[in-house]
Amino acid sequence: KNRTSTMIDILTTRFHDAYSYLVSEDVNRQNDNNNDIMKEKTSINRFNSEHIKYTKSETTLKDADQLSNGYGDIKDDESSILPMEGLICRDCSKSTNSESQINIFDRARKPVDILKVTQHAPSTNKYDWGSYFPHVAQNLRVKKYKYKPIFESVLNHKRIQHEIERVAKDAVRESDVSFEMEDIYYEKMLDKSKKRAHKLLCDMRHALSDGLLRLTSYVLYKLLPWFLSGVVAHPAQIEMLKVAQKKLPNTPLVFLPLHRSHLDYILVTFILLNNDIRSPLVCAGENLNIPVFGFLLRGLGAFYIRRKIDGDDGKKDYIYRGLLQTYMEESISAGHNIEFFIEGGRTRTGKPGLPKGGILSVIVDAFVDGLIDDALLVPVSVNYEKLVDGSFVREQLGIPKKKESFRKAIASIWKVLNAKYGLMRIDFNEPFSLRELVKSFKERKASVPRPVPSVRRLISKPSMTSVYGEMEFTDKHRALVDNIGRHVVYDSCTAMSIMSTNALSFLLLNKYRKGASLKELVSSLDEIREQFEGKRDFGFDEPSENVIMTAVELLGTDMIDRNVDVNGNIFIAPVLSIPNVVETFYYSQTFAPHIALDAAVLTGIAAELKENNCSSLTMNDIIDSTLLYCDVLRNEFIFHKPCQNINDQIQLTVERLCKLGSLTKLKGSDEYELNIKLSETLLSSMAALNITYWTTTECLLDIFEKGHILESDFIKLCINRITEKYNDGTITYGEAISTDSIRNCLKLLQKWSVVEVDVQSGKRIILLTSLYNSISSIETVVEKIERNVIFK
Ligand SMILES: O=P(O)(O)OC[C@H](O)CO
Repeated sequence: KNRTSTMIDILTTRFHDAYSYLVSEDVNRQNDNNNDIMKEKTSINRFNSEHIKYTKSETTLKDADQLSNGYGDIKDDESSILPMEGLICRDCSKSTNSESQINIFDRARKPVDILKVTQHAPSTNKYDWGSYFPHVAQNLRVKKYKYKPIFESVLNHKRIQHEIERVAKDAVRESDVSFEMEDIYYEKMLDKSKKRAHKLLCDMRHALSDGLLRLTSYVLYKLLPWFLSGVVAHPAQIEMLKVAQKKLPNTPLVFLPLHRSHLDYILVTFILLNNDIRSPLVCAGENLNIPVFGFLLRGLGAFYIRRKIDGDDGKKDYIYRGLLQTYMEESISAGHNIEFFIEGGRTRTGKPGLPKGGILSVIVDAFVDGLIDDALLVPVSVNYEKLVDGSFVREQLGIPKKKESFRKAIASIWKVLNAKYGLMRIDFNEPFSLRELVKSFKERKASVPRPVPSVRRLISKPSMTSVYGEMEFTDKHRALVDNIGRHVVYDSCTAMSIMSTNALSFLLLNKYRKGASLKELVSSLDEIREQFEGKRDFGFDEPSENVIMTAVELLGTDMIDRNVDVNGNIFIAPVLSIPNVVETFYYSQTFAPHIALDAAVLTGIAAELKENNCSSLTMNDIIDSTLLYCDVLRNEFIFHKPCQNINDQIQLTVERLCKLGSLTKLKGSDEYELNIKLSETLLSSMAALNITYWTTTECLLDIFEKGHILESDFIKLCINRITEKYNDGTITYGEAISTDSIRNCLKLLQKWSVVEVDVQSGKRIILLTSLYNSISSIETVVEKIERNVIFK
């Protein structure tokens, strides 16, 4: 079995090396000019096993041809198949139609750097001009699609006409014009509403152009290698999309990427275009509609939507709502694929945000109301070794985000072109049928009796408070939309590759805050790789020493201290000062969801043991304490799939933690003991969040004193308190400073009816509810949160 997988390794490496050599000499030439330490990292071997070296002369033309015509064609027996994340949930897609769309042998293939592959330009055919100009040939030969315009059909849609009339009638009703003047006034308002609808649609519409797509793709082939070592994708996943599309040719693909960077949508479109898959219309925030770039993005398929659907006065904007809903429906009916970011904006914390219901609800409604037959939802996982967009540290420190502008965009591009960002990894997960998912949720709802209080499940509503979230057009399928959204985010998160920088920052912040030798880090990373082997994918397959050194280079001296002693031993430590540690935390938090339930179980146990001053707990106690803790972090993590029972998941986690040695089941008893030494890293991974929540609840006393407070002032207050605690040594986790987690804690306090938010002229004011309008009642909330603070 081992020999087989080594053979696959060797063959894949050879094919890749051969192809990389033949196709991307120009890329290598560029890299040769950059005489710095990253040169080695941008070389063609960056993604492949560096411990298996082969010279270019060993490769054959046949190898290269195979790769160029289909990313290589590695076949072997089933025993060599690696488990693969990103497949659909079989519990939610039971029908025979949804048999795995991925060929079992395809799973044995390795991911490839798509910047070094030109599907339509076989580099070895000397009679084909394309082999001399692969990127030109590739761009001329990719499949041409017709992108049907939808402007007129949206504007003339009966829903829009109805909304225009409704707004005009409302205006007459609210006005004080005399009875005789009403008709004239109505006509005037109707005309005004029509013009407004036209203007809104002009601001929204895409201008997807095949020519611009090809031109941009050519530029990207040349430009991306300047700052990325590679864009890594799995060929089998792309095949899977093609198979899905072939099976259901008239069903739209709805791409749902996790959002980390502005590069996300550009790269999704780039990959789809170069693999002959119809480019999607991309739902983008109107903040990106800036001069020149806004126009270019429209040409690549962007259509712009507002960050806030209604005005500041809270009045429903019926025309805008109608336009957006119709725009989405008409796009799908016209055969367009769609892409939107289910979390709303880019994650600020590093871990995926909770799903927003807005756009997803339009698609679900369209299906349930029979406007579309089906849609294939494709969760997409995206990760970067180093974020190209800079960092979100300023925002985490409470400084409002600067608006996008032409000047800012040019400055960022210039900066990006002059630095190195390592690898980008993109995983297209198995498409699943919306029809089947809805059917399965409905069946489950019908077959499962309504939950009684003793059946513990974490039930939550989709976020309705921020970007895109407000756009809940209708409440009729709210639970369904929420379940689908949570499933998609959970799956994308599980399938997201762990990058070198995620692994290193996680280890440094949670195991080696005081630093460690390279040797220690290598052995810890080896351990993680062993534990996750076959369960999670890694964005690297080099020896751990290379991985760590790459991550050290990419994170840079702002985040990592590196020292070499007289004997040449390398010592690596995190920079723990604020704000540097806040940025390192971003990379570490990308790893956190992979261990979230493990860490939650251990924190729940540690909190319970501390509170009751005891040394062991029964399984029931563990379940109760974990549920209590998971409820606190309900806005931070999705701990389980909506189709899973949390109790079962906690029990499975306990079993796993026993195997790892973090827990011990006492002999002859049903009690479990915590091995604190072996649990330190996992407990530490929750420490910063616990401190943020604890300090935020402490600050409720300030609201009690003041009566009410602006949300923005409250966030500043919490950040100042955490900073004071850090400066006077009360806490050591400076990364607890996080605007996003303070906001999440406020949402929790709202859910617990501790605070309420009053919106006045667009300003959010926080007040204590009548239930918590005393010092003693606030203290009970503080205690409930403080019990989880195990490490400070
Ligand atoms: O992450 P944001 O909030 O800056 O915005 C993201 C883009 O608007 C999404 O298209």
